[in-house]
Amino acid sequence: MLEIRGLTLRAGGRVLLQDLSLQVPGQGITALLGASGCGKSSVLKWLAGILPEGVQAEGEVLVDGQPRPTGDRLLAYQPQNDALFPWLTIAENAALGLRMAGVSAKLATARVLPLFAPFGLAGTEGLYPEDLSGGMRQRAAFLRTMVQERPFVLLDEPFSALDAVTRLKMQTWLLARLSATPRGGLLVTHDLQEAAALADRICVITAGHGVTLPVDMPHSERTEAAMAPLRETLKSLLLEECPP
Ligand SMILES: Nc1ncnc2c1ncn2[C@@H]1O[C@H](COP(=O)(O)OP(=O)(O)OP(=O)(O)O)[C@@H](O)[C@H]1O
Repeated sequence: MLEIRGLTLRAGGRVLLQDLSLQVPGQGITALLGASGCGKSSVLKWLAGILPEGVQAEGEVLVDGQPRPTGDRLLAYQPQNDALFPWLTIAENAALGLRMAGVSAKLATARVLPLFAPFGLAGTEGLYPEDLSGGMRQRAAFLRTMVQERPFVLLDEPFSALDAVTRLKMQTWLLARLSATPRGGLLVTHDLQEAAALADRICVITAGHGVTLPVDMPHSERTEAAMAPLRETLKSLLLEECPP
C-alpha cells in the first residue's frame, strides 16, 4: 500500500491542496480526478521527487506503513508530456528507465522490444521521437514506464493523445498487465469514462480536498449504462469545484 498523508501543496501564494490523504493499494487502479489546475500532476511530481521550485509541498509518503522518500525506487512515473530524449531512438528511450535502474543495454532491449508490436509501435524501434506522432510518443513513454515493473506506477494522463480505439486497446493492456503482475496504479485522468472503466477507487479533488469513492463492480460488467450513476456522482463532485 502506497499512502500519501497530509499533503498540502502551495503555488504562487495559493493553497492548491489542503491536507490530502490518499491510499493506493498494491493492486488495481486508483484514479485521481479534478478540475484543470487543481494540482493532480503536482501530486504525481511530488511522489516522483520532481516537484518544480514554484510549487511547495508538505506531507508524508509511506509504503506498507513505513515512511519513504519522494522519488522512491518503488515508483515508476509517466509524466504528462512524454519526456522522450530527442537524441535517443525510440527503443533506447523505451529502455531508459531500465537502464537507469542498472539493467544492461542488452537485457533492457530484450525486455522492451516484445512490447513494440502490442503497443502499435512495430517498425519505430530505430526512429527518433521527432519521427513519431504524439500518440506514438505517448505509447513509447507508457512502455518505458510499464516495463520497469516497479510495485507502483504513477500515470499522468497516459492515454490523452490516443484515438478511441488505440486508447481502448491500451486500457485493456494496462488492466491485464496489472492483474497478471499485481501492482498499484495511480492514474491521473480528465476522462470520467476512463476513471469509471478502469479504477477500483476514484479520488476526486474538489475545493482543495480529496473525496475517495470505491468502485466495486467487476470490470467485465462495466458497461456505459452500468457506470452512468457513478459518472453522474463524479460530475457533481467536479461541478462543486467549478460553479457555473
Ligand atoms: N513550476 C511552477 N511554478 C508555479 N506554479 C506552478 C508550477 N507548476 C504548476 N504550477 C501551478 O500549480 C497548479 C497546479 O498545477 P498542476 O499541473 O498540478 O494541475 P493539474 O490539476 O494537473 O492540471 P491539468 O489537469 O490542467 O493538467 C496550477 O495552478 C499551476 O499554475
